[in-house]
Amino acid sequence: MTNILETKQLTIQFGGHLAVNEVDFKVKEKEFKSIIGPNGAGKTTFFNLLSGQLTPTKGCILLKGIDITALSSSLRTRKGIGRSFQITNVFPNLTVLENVRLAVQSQMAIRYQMLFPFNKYKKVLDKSYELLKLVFLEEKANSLAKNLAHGEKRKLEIAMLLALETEILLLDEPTAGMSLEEVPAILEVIRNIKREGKRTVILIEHKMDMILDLSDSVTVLFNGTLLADGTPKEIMDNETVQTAYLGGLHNGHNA
Ligand SMILES: Nc1ncnc2c1ncn2[C@@H]1O[C@H](COP(=O)(O)OP(=O)(O)OP(=O)(O)O)[C@@H](O)[C@H]1O
Repeated sequence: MTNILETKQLTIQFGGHLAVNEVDFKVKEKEFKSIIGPNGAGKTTFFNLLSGQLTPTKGCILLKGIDITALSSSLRTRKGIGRSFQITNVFPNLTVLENVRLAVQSQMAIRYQMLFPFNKYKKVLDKSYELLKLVFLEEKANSLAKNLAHGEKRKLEIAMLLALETEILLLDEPTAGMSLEEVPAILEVIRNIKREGKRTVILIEHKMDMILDLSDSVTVLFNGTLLADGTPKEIMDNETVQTAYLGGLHNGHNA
């Protein structure tokens, strides 16, 4: 398997603070990779660098071996890196289906026309239902987005992200802000994406049980640096990780 995404010496400095410090990171095609680390370790900043929201002070990002460091975030999305917050809004007054349909349409670059060809419309609708099924929101297709529970909104956002059909998905704490009852549903959605086997997923999460359940490999960030990278078992057994991080994690989060 080749590396689909790689960073070399990736660094960003805010004032005197190195939020991401010379990170050499690799993820293989179709791999499920998680990034863990205590609060302030640099995980979200690292995602912002990958997706193009931030420009590095030093280092580079390679997508399939090609340097994309200078590309805008929208170009990176077109080249295959999808990140949830790039769908800035779930439209509250549209239904669940309409929200997904708009995302599918934008991906298919279909513009509304006076004579909208029926076969294309059907394709959009089929794809939208397929995505709703994948995130277990079929039964909510006709509900207004504003009436969804928080966990359901996150599922909708994931469906809209999936509509972009990017090869790589960057998921930044998809369970953030969820009630305990909502977590298993989102976990099942992510499992479903993994089961499909079509994408490379990079997940930031604090919930260790979720990390262990889903990941092929785990990268640990600590104070902006890459502390370790390996299989979930290797990471759990790694003494440096345990000392530097896992103790703190179990104290600080509902792992
Ligand atoms: N735009 C910015 N300007 C200045 N400092 C920043 C900026 N963005 C992030 N930082 C700092 O960089 C460090 C890394 O933050 P980041 O949000 O990436 O951590 P994190 O690992 O995602 O944490 P959490 O688990 O709490 O989300 C923190 O010390 C943060 O205060």
